[in-house]
Amino acid sequence: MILELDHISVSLKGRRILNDISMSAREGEFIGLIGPNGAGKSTLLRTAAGLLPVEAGTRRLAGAAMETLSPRERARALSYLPQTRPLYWAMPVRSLVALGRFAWGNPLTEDARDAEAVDCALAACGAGHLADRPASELSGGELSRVHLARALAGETPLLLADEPAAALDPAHQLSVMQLLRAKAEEGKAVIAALHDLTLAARYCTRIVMVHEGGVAADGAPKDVLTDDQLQQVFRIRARFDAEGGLAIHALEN
Ligand SMILES: Nc1ncnc2c1ncn2[C@@H]1O[C@H](COP(=O)(O)OP(=O)(O)OP(=O)(O)O)[C@@H](O)[C@H]1O
Repeated sequence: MILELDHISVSLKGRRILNDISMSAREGEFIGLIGPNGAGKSTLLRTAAGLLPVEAGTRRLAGAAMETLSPRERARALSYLPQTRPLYWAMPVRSLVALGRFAWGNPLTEDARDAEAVDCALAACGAGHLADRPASELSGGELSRVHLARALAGETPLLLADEPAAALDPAHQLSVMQLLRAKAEEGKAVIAALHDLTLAARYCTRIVMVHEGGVAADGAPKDVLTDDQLQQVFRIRARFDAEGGLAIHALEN
């Protein structure tokens, strides 16, 4: 098990945001974290990344208590793609992606292994042609793919991605979901916060539904994305078709 969260509670500014959440992720899983706006998905990902303190509960990463790991050890075990991705410096795309190698060596030099990881990540995200462009001049969708490449360049066993398909056109949404599924099949554990339930249904091996700071359901897409559960949590209707695709509709008044 690469990640184990056991009875985690987190408060921000004195308000309880995550309440007694338990979940785990193992290698080979592509977990879609779904839930309405404000449910706690980003807070859960930041907590799993070790970026927020917990009020109660325990976190284990690659078998070790999160608090016992150094920042470098944590960065070698997990990559985190945040929901908002500000650029603090104007830098070429390739240098930005190379930041994903920070935990593996001297950040000021790049060896052959680093170069290979950066090139592979750029190519996997369909961003190889952007390598020499200033990151500050990219479109929203291009930059989003470059940030995903940065996260992949770390070659960590766990990837935590907050809305990796947001801002992407339909073809790139599909290719990013295919890429994340392929990374899971190669042996990574991927946890991605997703709003597109049809993409989550199609590509994720498992769905964790977050609602009001707790886990409302956890299991195979077909077991979690039921009409009843989606009505209760999202106020929508949903149905799997014969080909396994999920169709969603507004609730009738
Ligand atoms: N830094 C913060 N300080 C105080 N409250 C916060 C902070 N960050 C998030 N919250 C609150 O925590 C709750 C959960 O937010 P979170 O961003 O985890 O939700 P989410 O499920 O990712 O939502 P969305 O789908 O809108 O991105 C919200 O009510 C939000 O207002």
